[in-house]
Amino acid sequence: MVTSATTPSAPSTPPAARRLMFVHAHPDDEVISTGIALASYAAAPDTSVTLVTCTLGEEGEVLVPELINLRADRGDQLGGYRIGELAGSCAALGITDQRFLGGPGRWRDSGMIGTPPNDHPRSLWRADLDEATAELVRIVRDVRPHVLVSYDSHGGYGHPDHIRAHQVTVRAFTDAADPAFAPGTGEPWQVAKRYETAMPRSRAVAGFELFHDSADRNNPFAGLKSVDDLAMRLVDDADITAEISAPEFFDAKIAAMRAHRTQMAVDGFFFALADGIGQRAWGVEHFVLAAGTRGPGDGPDGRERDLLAGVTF
Ligand SMILES: CC(=O)N[C@H]1[C@@H](O[C@@H]2[C@H](O)[C@H](O)[C@@H](O)[C@H](O)[C@H]2O)O[C@H](CO)[C@@H](O)[C@@H]1O
Ligand SMILES: [Zn+2]
Repeated sequence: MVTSATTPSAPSTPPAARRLMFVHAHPDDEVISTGIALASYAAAPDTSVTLVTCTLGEEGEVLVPELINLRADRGDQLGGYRIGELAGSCAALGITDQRFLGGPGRWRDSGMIGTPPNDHPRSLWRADLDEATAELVRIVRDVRPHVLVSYDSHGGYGHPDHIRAHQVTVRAFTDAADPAFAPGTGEPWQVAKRYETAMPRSRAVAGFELFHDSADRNNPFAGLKSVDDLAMRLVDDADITAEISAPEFFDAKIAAMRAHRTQMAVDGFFFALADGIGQRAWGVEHFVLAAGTRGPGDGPDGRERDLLAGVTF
């Protein structure tokens, strides 16, 4: 007699007890401002990390000569190529849950502020905020993160997609918990804490003093008279809430940066390991708590050393 052999349904993996979600504008942003945090939380026990990327980075530059025809003003294939670069970055950082807002290609890279791609019909800059928020709420309600991380209201350095990513994240923090918002996108969920990535003024000053005279082609301070000439918004050190330092993931961060080879040239003095400048510069990341309750901190600055500090699970 043949009994129906039913394969026991594979036990679904219970969600990790501690869940974080990072919302970034383009492929490469994830590693630049949060690579250490992503890698360290991805490796932490019973902790999951979800990376949401809002565009494919179609309007980016192409630093690799043999790939120049991918550029938007030529073959316009850079977005698809950067999906692969992002996969390499995620592999290096240990991220296994990466999603595109609204699915790959839903919203297009808007280009730098004031440039024609801002007006592309699918640009993130022109996106309907309710629609984009509903797509992020859908992911938040699926993942149910305790912590949400994105940029400040200036988008870090004023890029329209970064500003939009900030706006959508601020809305999703509140709207994901509102049962009246976007019904059908999952059960309401209240995220406990929202952070914004931050560049402490003291670190910009230190980098400027060390590096501004360098002839290195990657010199981010070339031609500047002071750090206040940087496009990036600098945060007073006293206003920094959290510092994530995990130098053991420095190599993973550099490997992830190298994955974005159309966007970043990871070489030269600034990344030199010998004198530790690169390690000091890229091995620590800073955040400002923008919503939720600040957790316990330590050290002379009283900063949180864990974005999940104080969260009740
Ligand atoms: C880190 C980041 O947000 N990169 C964006 C940015 O790239 C800049 C842009 O290509 C600019 O023209 C260059 O001069 C600058 O060096 C780049 O950092 O904007 C791109 C277009 O929107 C975007 O694709 C890229 O990811
Ligand atoms: Zn970006």
